Amino acid sequence: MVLEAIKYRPHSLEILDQLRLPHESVYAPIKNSTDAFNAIKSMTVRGAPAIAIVAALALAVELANREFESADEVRSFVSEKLEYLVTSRPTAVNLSDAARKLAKLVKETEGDVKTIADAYIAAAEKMLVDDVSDNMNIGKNGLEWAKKTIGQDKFSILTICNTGSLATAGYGTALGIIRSIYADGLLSHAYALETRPYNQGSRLTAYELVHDNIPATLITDSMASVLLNSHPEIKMIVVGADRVARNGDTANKIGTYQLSIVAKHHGVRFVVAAPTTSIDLQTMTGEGIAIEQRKPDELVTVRGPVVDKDGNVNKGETKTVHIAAPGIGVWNPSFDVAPAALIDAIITEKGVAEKDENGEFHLEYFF
Ligand SMILES: CSC[C@H]1O[C@H](OP(=O)(O)O)[C@H](O)[C@@H]1O
Repeated sequence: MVLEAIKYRPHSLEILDQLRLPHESVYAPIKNSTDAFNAIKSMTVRGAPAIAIVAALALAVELANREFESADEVRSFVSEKLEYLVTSRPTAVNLSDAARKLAKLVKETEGDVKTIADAYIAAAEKMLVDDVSDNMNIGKNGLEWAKKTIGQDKFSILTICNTGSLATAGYGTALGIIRSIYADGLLSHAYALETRPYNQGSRLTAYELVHDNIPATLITDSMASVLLNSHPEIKMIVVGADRVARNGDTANKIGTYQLSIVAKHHGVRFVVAAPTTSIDLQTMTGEGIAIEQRKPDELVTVRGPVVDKDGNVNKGETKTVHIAAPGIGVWNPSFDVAPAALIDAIITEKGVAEKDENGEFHLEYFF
């Protein structure tokens, strides 16, 4: 079982095709910005940090394999490609944040074509390394917060979507906290929501939990309430983030908002795990976050492997099954927003944000 979503070496980038997981581990080459745009748009690669890193490294590969006449030409090329890549998916801020920083770096770098291209490539490669160390720190900070807040006895955790190695450069954010709590011996059991309609939970998070031998159970999205009502040992819900607004409102996978309500009703801690690259201080509240609407057929069809009579997967062969009445209308928002009022803590690589006596987060302290 492979958990490396992104395979990069100088001049070459491959991504694990997440549309074919968990039954097939197939890597797809990413040779340029167009390949990256298409892979991100189709969710062949997904996850807020991962899409930013793939976009940045795809352009790095493109720069390394292309000739430019002048410094101005390479600057214009980078700026144009970054603007294009940012349009692939609108909600996660990591992509636009990385594009803004990389464009600024190239604009401010003096020198010839090679100097500018090398500066960009080094910065994109650093994103890959920094993301893993950020996730390890999120895990450590999440474990310390859990010990302080929930206590020293074993407890169970519920999570949604996929926020692990398949959504990042490695280890993960919310799933990274689950890994750290498990490694410390404090985790009794992990529960994963299947996370319709892309099924990040059943296809990706379950894959990672099985890979790590973490005791875990998959449930449908509709079971979350009754699970909390019948399993008092669940003390924490931890989720990822695509964009955290300045006031702490958090856009995350569709279903996160109702989890925050269910957590409040059952007195369960509701925690967001996010690198500071997912925090957007320019967006004041969740109302300012653009929510990506995905195609209807991603909700009314399910694509999976063809399996022979002995249960063997026919490699490379998939089948699409239609699971809804033809002609029915479809609403398919990819994210929703958990309000800051229902969030107990936002755990980042730089530390943990909790609300003050006025019930307000101060995320600006991380910058
Ligand atoms: C650490 S991944 C953050 C975030 O991204 C996922 O969305 P998608 O699978 O559509 O890219 C999900 O919302 C995760 O929580």
